[in-house]
Amino acid sequence: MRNLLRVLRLPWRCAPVLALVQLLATTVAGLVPVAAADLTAELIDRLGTGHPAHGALLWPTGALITLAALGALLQHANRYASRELTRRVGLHTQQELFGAVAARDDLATLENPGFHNQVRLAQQAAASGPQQLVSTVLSILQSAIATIGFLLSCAAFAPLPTLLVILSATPGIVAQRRLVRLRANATVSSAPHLRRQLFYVQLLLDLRAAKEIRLFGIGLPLLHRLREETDHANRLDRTVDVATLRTDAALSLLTAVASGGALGSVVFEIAHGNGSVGDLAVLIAALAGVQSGVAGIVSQIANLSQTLALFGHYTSLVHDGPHAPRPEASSAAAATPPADRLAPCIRFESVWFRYDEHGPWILRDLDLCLPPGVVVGLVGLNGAGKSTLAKLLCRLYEPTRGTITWDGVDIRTIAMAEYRSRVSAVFQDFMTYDLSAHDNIALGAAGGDGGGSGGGGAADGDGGEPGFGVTREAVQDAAEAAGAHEIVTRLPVGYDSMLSRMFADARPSTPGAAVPGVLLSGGQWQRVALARAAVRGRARLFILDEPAASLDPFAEAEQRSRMRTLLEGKTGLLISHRLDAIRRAGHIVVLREGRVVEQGAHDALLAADGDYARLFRLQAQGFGDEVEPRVGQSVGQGSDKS
Ligand SMILES: Nc1ncnc2c1ncn2[C@@H]1O[C@H](COP(=O)(O)OP(=O)(O)OP(=O)(O)O)[C@@H](O)[C@H]1O
Repeated sequence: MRNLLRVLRLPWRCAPVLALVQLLATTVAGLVPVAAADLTAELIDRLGTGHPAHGALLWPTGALITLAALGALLQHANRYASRELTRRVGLHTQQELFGAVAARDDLATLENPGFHNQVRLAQQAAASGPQQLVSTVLSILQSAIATIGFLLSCAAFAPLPTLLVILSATPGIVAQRRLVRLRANATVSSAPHLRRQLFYVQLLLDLRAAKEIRLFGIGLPLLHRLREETDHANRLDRTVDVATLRTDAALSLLTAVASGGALGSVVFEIAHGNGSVGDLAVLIAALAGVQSGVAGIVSQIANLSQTLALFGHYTSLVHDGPHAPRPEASSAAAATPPADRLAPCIRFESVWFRYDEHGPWILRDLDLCLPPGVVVGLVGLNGAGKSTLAKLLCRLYEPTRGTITWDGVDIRTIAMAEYRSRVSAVFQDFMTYDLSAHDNIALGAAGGDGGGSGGGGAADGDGGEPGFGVTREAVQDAAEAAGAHEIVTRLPVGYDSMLSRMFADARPSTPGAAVPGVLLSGGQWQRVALARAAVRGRARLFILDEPAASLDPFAEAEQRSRMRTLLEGKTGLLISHRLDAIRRAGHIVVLREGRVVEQGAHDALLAADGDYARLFRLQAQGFGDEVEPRVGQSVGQGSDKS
């Protein structure tokens, strides 16, 4: 009932005038057939009197024509109001639904398949559900008005046949309830298959996947899997359709028998002089009206329960379910964020972490300090937990045990938006957005205060384009700091160039002409990603996860000096397998199976001859470098040799 009220409120909130038009049109449309039946009976009776005066026929005929015209007009008005309401309510629910999805701060929810199934069902419900529900409620109202009108017309003349017709609808109520349950279960069961289906469709269209799909000939197997998923969803749907067909056929048979009996008894009564021919006409119409009205109400109520059940997934996701966005758990304590110092001190204190409660521990009793103003280099073998540690620092997950502090304050107690505005990152799997070069960089400032690397203006000021709250100047500064400015200026329309082959964008400077998009190389994208991190004006902690993985040696050397400027005085975490880059970090931490096994300066670690020294030696040998640090070797010697 609460869901129903929520849904019915939606049209009133989104477009009250249209909602009123629809309500009025539906009410009048319910009355039109009743009035038309009465007028027809009146006309038949007047015609039956022999030679009626023209005047006596004029008004019922005129009224019938007016009613027909009114009925048609209302139908058109109703259709327009309904379509417009669908658009407006659809926009509202879309914003609410994806607002709720975007409001989830963590990644754990997004890694839950149940959450995705629910989003899929909620999307299905939000697309047309509210308007469908409103239409159903209005149809019930319309059928109820017409049925009551017809009931009044025939109950006095033929109470028993009327009762028979009403009773014949009772089995329908039970059968429809069963069908609703079946349909609701099938909808839930087919959600994972429909999601998979969408996944294969997107994969077949994906430009990044296109290379492997073509080279490895994956197209046909993918198509086969797409078919399997569709078949599976169709099978579930078909089962319900078959059950519906059987039930509806049986009910129709029952109804035909009941209305045949009712009609027979009415004809019998009138044949024995209990009523006029006009009465017969109105009774036949009224009985048919009651029968179809009651059947209509039963099936509409079934539709209502079905749509309502589906809409429950929407309200549960947006308002009150386990996946609904929760107010920040620590918002009460968030009143005292640490001072916004240029370089914070970050500490991991006995941090344990695993991705799910049955999974393996990824970080184990980890103690680690990122000192203020120091860039810490983090190394370790594949799967050691480096990126996981970075994700914890971004609060994409919470430690399972232990705490992470920012200048002594548990980061969980800092308001999320405030915290994240102070952190910037280039992830190992950074995003490439099918947007303009400007947008690709400006996005970095969207959730913070903007302002750029140089702390410029935050608004869409002069020279800036609308969106993402950062000026073109700040974007350019960040691009220069990341070594992306020259790349972008060489593009067809500079910062306005669309970095995509999937979308083209018409710029104001070239009205009407769509400028084809361009694709960047891996290394060029990496610099754009670094610029996106650099534009985050209030960031005090920089996390760089393999920021040079795609750069050529010249670009890497250039980036190193640029990053020194960018990170100056800030706290940083540099994750890399390129130990040549790591060795320059102020402090190096070695992670093995989620534990810190070594830390210190490059020279000291080489001298210690542990994991780091072995990794470094191995990498240096790859270049034919004869580095052989020995245990006990002095720090100075180690440094010189390597
Ligand atoms: N979202 C996730 N859900 C479940 N397990 C995950 C997830 N992300 C990473 N893991 C697991 O956590 C472990 C550590 O992964 P992580 O990416 O932190 O390693 P890494 O040290 O960064 O490795 P690499 O050097 O290969 O980038 C891996 O065993 C990985 O399978």
